[in-house]
Formats: sequence, C-alpha cells, structure tokens
Amino acid sequence: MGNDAYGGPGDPGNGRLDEGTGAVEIRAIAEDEVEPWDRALSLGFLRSHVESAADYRRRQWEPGRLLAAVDDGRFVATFRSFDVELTVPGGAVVPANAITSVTVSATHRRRGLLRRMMSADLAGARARGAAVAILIAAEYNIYGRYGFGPATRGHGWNIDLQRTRGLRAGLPTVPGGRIDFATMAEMRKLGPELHDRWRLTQPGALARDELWWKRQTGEIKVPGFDWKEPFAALHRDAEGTVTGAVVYKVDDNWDGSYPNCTLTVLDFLALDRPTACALWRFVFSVDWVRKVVVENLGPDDPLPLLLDDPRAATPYVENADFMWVRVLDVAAAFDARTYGAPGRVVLEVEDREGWAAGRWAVEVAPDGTGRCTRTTDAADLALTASQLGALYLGGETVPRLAAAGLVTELRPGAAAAADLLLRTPLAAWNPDGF
Ligand SMILES: CC(=O)SCCNC(=O)CCNC(=O)[C@H](O)C(C)(C)COP(=O)(O)OP(=O)(O)OC[C@H]1O[C@@H](n2cnc3c(N)ncnc32)[C@H](O)[C@@H]1OP(=O)(O)O
Repeated sequence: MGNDAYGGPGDPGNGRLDEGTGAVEIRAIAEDEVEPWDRALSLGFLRSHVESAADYRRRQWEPGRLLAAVDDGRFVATFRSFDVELTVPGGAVVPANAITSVTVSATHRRRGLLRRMMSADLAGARARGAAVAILIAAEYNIYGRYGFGPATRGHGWNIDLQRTRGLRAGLPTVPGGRIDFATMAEMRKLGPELHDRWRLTQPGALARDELWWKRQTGEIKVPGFDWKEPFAALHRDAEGTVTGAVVYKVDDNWDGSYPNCTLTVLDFLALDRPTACALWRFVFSVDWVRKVVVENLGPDDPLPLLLDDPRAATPYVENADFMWVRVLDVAAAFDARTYGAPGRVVLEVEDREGWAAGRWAVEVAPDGTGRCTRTTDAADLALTASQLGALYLGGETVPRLAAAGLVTELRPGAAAAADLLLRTPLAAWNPDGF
C-alpha cells in the first residue's frame, strides 16, 4: 500500500511523510486506497450508515494530498487538502491550501495524529507556494493551536413575509433586465463564468471548480450528500449578459387550506446592486411563500435595509465563525491585499509552527497598496499567528482583538492606527463549505 507522490519537505521519497515516534504511520494514500480512506472518513464524521463515496473521492484524489494515519494496516485518520484561489481585499487572489476531511478515529484520538498530519500538510503547502491555509472548523478550539484564526463569518436571516411586503419602493432597477428559470445543465454552463466574475468582488470568496458545479447541479451524486434539484433562476441585463443568479428550495407546507411555504436561498450571486434588488424582489414575490430563509450572506450585506420593514428580518440561528485562515507566507499574503489608509504598522508575530514568526512591517502607500517586509524596528502590536489569520481578510478588527486581550498594544494608540490600515469597505465572506 505505498504512495510515492508526495514530494513536499520532510518526504524521504518513499511516501512516508513523518516517521513519528509511535507505530502509527502518517502517509499519503494511493489512488486505489480511496475506498478504505472514505470509510475511515465516514466513521470519523460519525456517519457509519453512509454508503461508499469512493467514486467521488477518486475524482478528488491528487498525489500527496489525501493523507491517512495507518495502524496495523487500518486507516485510523484522514486529512485532505487542495489548492484553491482566495480573493483578498482589493480583488487580487492568493493561492490557498484548503484543508478538509479531517478525522481521527475514536479509537486513536488525542495521540497527536492530527498534529502530525497538519504539520506534514502545512509544510507541503508552503513548499508549493501557498500564501495561506484555510479550513472550516468543526469545533472552535481545534485549530487555533496550528495558527488558524476565524476570518469570515456566516450571517443568515429569517424573513417573515407576514411582516413585510418585501423590498422598499424606489430601489435601483435594471432597465430591460429579466429573470428566467434555468435548468441544471444551464447552471453548469453559465454559472462558472458568473461566479468567476462575482468572486473577485468579494474578499474571502473561493474559486469553484468543475467538480463543485457538477455536485451542486446533480450531475454527480455523492452518497451522504442529500441532493434534490433546487429552483435556479438567472438574471440577465438588457444585452442578455448574465449578471446574477439565485438558487433556492421550497418546502411545500400548508396550514389546512392556507399556503405556508418556506423558501430557503441556497446560493445568491449578483454582480451589481440593481441585479441584487431584482433578484431579491423576485424571491420575495413567489406565491405561497410566507417565510424566506437566507442561511448564509455577507455580514454587512444590505438585505435587511432593503426591506420596507427591516425588523421582519431576524438573525439566522446558526450565525457563527465560518472560514479560518492560517497565514503561511506573510509577505506574499499582505503584499497581495489592499488597505484602508496610508501608514505603517509593525507586528510582532508569535508562531509555534514558525511560518509567520517574527517582526513584520506593513507599509501602505497613498493608493492603498501595501508592502510587507521583515524589520528590526520596534513593534507596535504583538499577536499570535492565529490572530494574524483572523485579521488578514478584514473580517476581524485590531481594537476588538485588543479589547479581548488577544492582541497586545505595545505603543499607545497602535490598535486604532492599525485599524485604519487594515479596515476593508466590504466584510470578508465565503458562502461555500468545503
Ligand atoms: C477542517 C475539518 O475537516 S473540521 C473537522 C474536524 N473533525 C472532527 O471534528 C471529527 C471528530 N473529531 C476528530 O476526529 C478528532 O477529535 C480531531 C481530528 C478533531 C482531533 O484529532 P486528534 O488526533 O485527537 O488531535 P491531536 O491528538 O493531534 O490533538 C492536538 C491538540 O489538539 C487538541 N484537540 C484536538 N481536538 C480537539 C477538540 N475537538 N477540542 C479541543 N481541543 C482539541 C488536543 O487536546 C491537543 O492539544 P495539545 O496540542 O495542547 O496537546
């Protein structure tokens, strides 16, 4: 059961990533090992009943990127990473190492297997040139120790249509625009280009690959991923260019002879404000629907303020931190983003894993572009790699972290000054789980 394709630092060339000290070996799996790996993943996520998704895993398999811990021939831990583009403030993208499918069998927990898999993967990611690593944390207290910090939030709304007639009058419109339902095949054809334009407007957004579109549109069915064909509608401007899309499901609920349906928005993409208004107006006007649930929207999305009664929107119950970021290449990451104001801040970063450790100066020019370099100048702020990750996309602020005792101000006023630099006009947001 060998695999020889890892190729990252620490790889002695025979597929063994880390000899470790115990009998359990950490290594990349071969393509023909996806079936037992998938079974271990299901067990780790407490899904013993799920049928094998080996065909799907085979499509995800890349040399060196699906790791396992192997004890006496059994897979007792799983870990996967893949490359993806992450949009940063200002609209540039950085190469990100996305981590997912992390499990350690209940029989082998708390013996350091996650730590060993994480160290091997982050070393490989840095060697491949990833500026950051990203993941969605199952529990808050797992990943801070590896330098990850909560960098985006999910923020959803429940909108009670008995309390609002929908959007305010006088909002922007798209002259000549139209909305049409789309088949799943049309979504596969037209969705990727729309999303590729949209994601560059949203810091925190990730690229969606072909497999993402195939899975979301039902071309590929994944065991354990309960897919039912949703409603999908596209917005086109007067020239016929697709400028937005909404994907939703409806539960067909009736109170006796009265319709009482809930429409749940699954995906919402709009390239401009008039398109967003047109799509929201459409969503709020579907007959029989009494409640609209938007499970995940940008934290500063203006949606509630578009309603004639914003109080009809109440926060979705599961609002929480969503995507976590771990900075691997501080200079590349901070050079790529733009900033809120010119100035300079010196950060002293503590990083147990070493990738971001040291003293860094971020210098911002009047045009909002920045340059990040190592420095020996006195530091303004002290923080851990985890807090650096939380701040990177602008989803968290220095004054808030300082108030929470998570960033230390070494020079009076430094937190407020750094806030002006790092501030972003649009809150970071990523709608996609992975
Ligand atoms: C990106 C994703 O895929 S998120 C999904 C993560 N997976 C899950 O939640 C599935 C269920 N949980 C598990 O499979 C395991 O508990 C894991 C993967 C979270 C942890 O694996 P383990 O091998 O037990 O972790 P490991 O022994 O390497 O622990 C490393 C450190 O993290 C701590 N830790 C691990 N898991 C947790 C947790 N859930 N909560 C708090 N601390 C934790 C350990 O105490 C240890 O601390 P230390 O460094 O101070 O000694």
